[in-house]
Amino acid sequence: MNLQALKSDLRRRALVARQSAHEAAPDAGERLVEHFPFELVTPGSVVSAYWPLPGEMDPRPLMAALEARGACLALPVVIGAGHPLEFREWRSGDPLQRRAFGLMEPRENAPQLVPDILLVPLLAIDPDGNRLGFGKGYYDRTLAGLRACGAPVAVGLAYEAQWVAAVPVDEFDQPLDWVVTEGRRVRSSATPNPPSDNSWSSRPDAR
Ligand SMILES: Nc1nc2c(c(=O)[nH]1)N(C=O)[C@@H](CNc1ccc(C(=O)N[C@@H](CCC(=O)O)C(=O)O)cc1)CN2
Ligand SMILES: Nc1ncnc2c1ncn2[C@@H]1O[C@H](COP(=O)(O)OP(=O)(O)OP(=O)(O)O)[C@@H](O)[C@H]1O
Repeated sequence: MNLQALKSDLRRRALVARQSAHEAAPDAGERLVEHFPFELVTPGSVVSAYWPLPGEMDPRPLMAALEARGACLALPVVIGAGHPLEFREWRSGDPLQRRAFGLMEPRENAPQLVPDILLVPLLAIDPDGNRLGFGKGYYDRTLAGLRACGAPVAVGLAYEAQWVAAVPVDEFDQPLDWVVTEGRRVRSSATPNPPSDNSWSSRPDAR
């Protein structure tokens, strides 16, 4: 099987696993707040989130906690196939516009922001930080662009049920720096100041 076929096959299975995890624990997003590495955030940090599609880990409780700590929130805007995502400011209570596929985006005149930290939705994640997404490469393009001129922190949000042994990767795939689930946080060895054992590791949840 070629790489794209491997990815499509895993995508199908990962959607089913994510959907059952979501149905079993629709409020699991509230647990993310217990595990998120808030030490990454300072007042004024720009944090991009996402408005959840059905079955996705719900980042909204975490968004509220981040806003309360002085972070500026932004949500992704799809410009078009082959383009990186843009991010526009969104404050709690601001209106959203419904787009194709049920995507909810900030209004067009909301200021464009460049995220310091990205909360990234995903279908499957592996122990090396490799992420399987929707299959359009939007986050891969976006992270590649941001990483070319800075050091954004990419934090995947997922159910524990979304871990797989290995996500098939191509040359464009951008690994995540952290993954936060309803049960723990996991940090990638590729980020600065890696854990001493130099591997992905669960860390104590001291805040
Ligand atoms: N909540 C949430 N927001 C998000 C994402 C996400 O995964 N979750 N994205 C993560 O990337 C971006 C949007 N991703 C998209 C992914 C696919 C299609 C899309 O065109 N889907 C069609 C396929 C059409 C085709 O194949 O030609 C479809 O599903 O029918 C659009 C946007 C930004 N916002
Ligand atoms: N920076 C890039 N430049 C050109 N093509 C890219 C780039 N990033 C990704 N692609 C292409 O986009 C397509 C979709 O990528 P992939 O299957 O890895 O998506 P994904 O990571 O699962 O989805 P997403 O990032 O949208 O959530 C692939 O054909 C990939 O090669």
